[in-house]
Amino acid sequence: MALVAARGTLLRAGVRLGTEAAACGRNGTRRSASHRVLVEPDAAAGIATIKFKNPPVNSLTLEFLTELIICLEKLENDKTFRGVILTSNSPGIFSAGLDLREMCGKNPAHYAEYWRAVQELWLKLYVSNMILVAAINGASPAGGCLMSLSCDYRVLADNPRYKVGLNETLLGIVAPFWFRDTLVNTIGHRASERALQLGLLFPPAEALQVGMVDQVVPEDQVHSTALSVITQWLAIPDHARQLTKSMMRKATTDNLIKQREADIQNFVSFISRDSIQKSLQMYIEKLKQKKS
Ligand SMILES: CCCCC/C=C\C/C=C\CCC/C=C/C(=O)SCCNC(=O)CCNC(=O)[C@H](O)C(C)(C)COP(=O)(O)OP(=O)(O)OC[C@H]1O[C@@H](n2cnc3c(N)ncnc32)[C@H](O)[C@@H]1OP(=O)(O)O
Repeated sequence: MALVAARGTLLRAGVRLGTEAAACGRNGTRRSASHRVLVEPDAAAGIATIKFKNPPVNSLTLEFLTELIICLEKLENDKTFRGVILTSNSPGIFSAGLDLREMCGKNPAHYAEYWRAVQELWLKLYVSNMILVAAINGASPAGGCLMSLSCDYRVLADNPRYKVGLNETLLGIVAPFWFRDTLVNTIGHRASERALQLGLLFPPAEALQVGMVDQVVPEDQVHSTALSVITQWLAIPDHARQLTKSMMRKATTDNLIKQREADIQNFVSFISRDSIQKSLQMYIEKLKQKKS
């Protein structure tokens, strides 16, 4: 159902599914997935690397989200792949999170479609049967951080500019309950309460200390470290690891699934408020001014 909706979005966006379908296949050679998602499959190892390529900052536009969702679904259904590394094709920025322009100046139907896609990506990531490792090679605020928190393991490049965290309150918006739950499941209740209220963005050493990431390594070792972590995890029998993951995470995803439509309505009415639209516009303006 969700995949059908996602395909509809892609077709409206003019993305050729023929190319998409070929992209996440099992060949061992380097191939490019789509416009915005590159997949480097290593069939022999059972691992694929997904590289975000949505310039300038890998923000989660509806099209990018849709391509990611379809790509993950294809890998999930292809039993060749048991592990996936998520990383950015543009070192310096892992992902700037949700695309601010998708949440600003649009109509309620658009907000609803957008939020459903955000939910879908999280659901796909959080209870994936595959081992997911985030190789965080750049800044990763808000939705970018959520993607990495949804993985099984996070490796962050040791660069003080690469901050991670759920900074929604700094934008005058509120992380929804399932962002909160993902964070609480990772770093605990007290640390989450502080991080969420203050919209904290953690530089690498602090991120490691609070548990937002599992390892901090020199920038040129992020991918190789992710690879060696995934190799260790691959040694565990899949059925036992998958059932354990499901036991740990399913209650969290079920909580969203049972109130998915209400969550969409909440988002639409929240984001449509004049005060919230103003806050977002001011934030976009601030990002622009930072340059000049
Ligand atoms: C009880 C009631 C509860 C109700 C709750 C109900 C529902 C919940 C409601 C809402 C929840 C929403 C959850 C939102 C999650 C998010 O992810 S919001 C996005 C947060 N992201 C950020 O804050 C990141 C902002 N960007 C940056 O900090 C920086 O851009 C950077 C990523 C660190 C990169 O810096 P730099 O390399 O210097 O690049 P620039 O800043 O110059 O940016 C280049 C251009 O990219 C544009 N841009 C940056 N981020 C975004 C973005 N997220 N979306 C869209 N566009 C972005 C930036 O404006 C520049 O554009 P121009 O070149 O000026 O055109």
